[in-house]
Amino acid sequence: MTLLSNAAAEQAVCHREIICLDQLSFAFGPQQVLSDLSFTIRERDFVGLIGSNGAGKTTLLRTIVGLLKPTSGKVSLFGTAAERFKDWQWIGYVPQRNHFNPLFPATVREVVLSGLYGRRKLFKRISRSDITRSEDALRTLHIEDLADKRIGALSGGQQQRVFLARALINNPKLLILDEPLTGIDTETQQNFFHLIRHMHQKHNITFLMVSHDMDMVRSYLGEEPKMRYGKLGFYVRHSHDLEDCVETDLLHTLRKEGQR
Ligand SMILES: Nc1ncnc2c1ncn2[C@@H]1O[C@H](COP(=O)(O)OP(=O)(O)OP(=O)(O)O)[C@@H](O)[C@H]1O
Repeated sequence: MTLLSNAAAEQAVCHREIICLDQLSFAFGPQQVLSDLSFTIRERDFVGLIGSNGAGKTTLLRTIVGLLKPTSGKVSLFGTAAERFKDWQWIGYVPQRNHFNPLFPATVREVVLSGLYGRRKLFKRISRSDITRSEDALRTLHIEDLADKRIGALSGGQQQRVFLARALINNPKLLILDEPLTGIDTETQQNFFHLIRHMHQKHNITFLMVSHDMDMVRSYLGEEPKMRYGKLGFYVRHSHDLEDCVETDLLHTLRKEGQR
């Protein structure tokens, strides 16, 4: 009989792998952007990805969500090889600043609702509960009064909030955000940061976020990155100490409840 080590038991209980990169490489033609990158993001981690312009941050995120195919190496999502992964509704992805054509014919509410439909459910009918969820997401991002406006008529910062609401509508287990605060005013930045901290601590969402805001990153994720890779730095915070996880599920949950 094989006995699980403490570390293995910890992982079995609550820190399962959410994103696993195994010797990942990616090149745009002759330009090697990522080579042999291995890194694991576990349930409830908050990972801040830092790096200079052109360091490969967006390329890495796009490779993780399957928009780019690695030249070699593997990406696994929730323990499944990315090529076979189907539960995309578990992942909210907000790409780097989108600019809508001002004439794009969709309202804010429609854009937020479109986040509900995975790759297979594109033409599903909108139900009452879908509407309720979209209203919740709009309220969370304080854009309910913009719901009937055309998305193209909004300012850049307002559009960014719409994309965040769209990512939140499925109650994702993993949120991948590419510089979500770019172009957002300071007050909204602070509210947004407060919101994602709350989601991390109370709703056990795992985060991977690209940011250039070192003050925010250091204040929440610590002074030093857990790993450096070329010009990239991975800053990591766990929502609780790994040592806690040797406890049973129930004790673990109770302790977490007690911390609230
Ligand atoms: N579609 C593309 N075709 C060719 N090269 C690309 C493409 N997208 C990005 N690159 C190149 O890949 C490298 C990494 O780009 P990437 O956008 O991942 O950087 P980044 O770290 O996200 O930068 P930034 O902080 O400016 O957003 C850069 O040298 C860039 O020029």
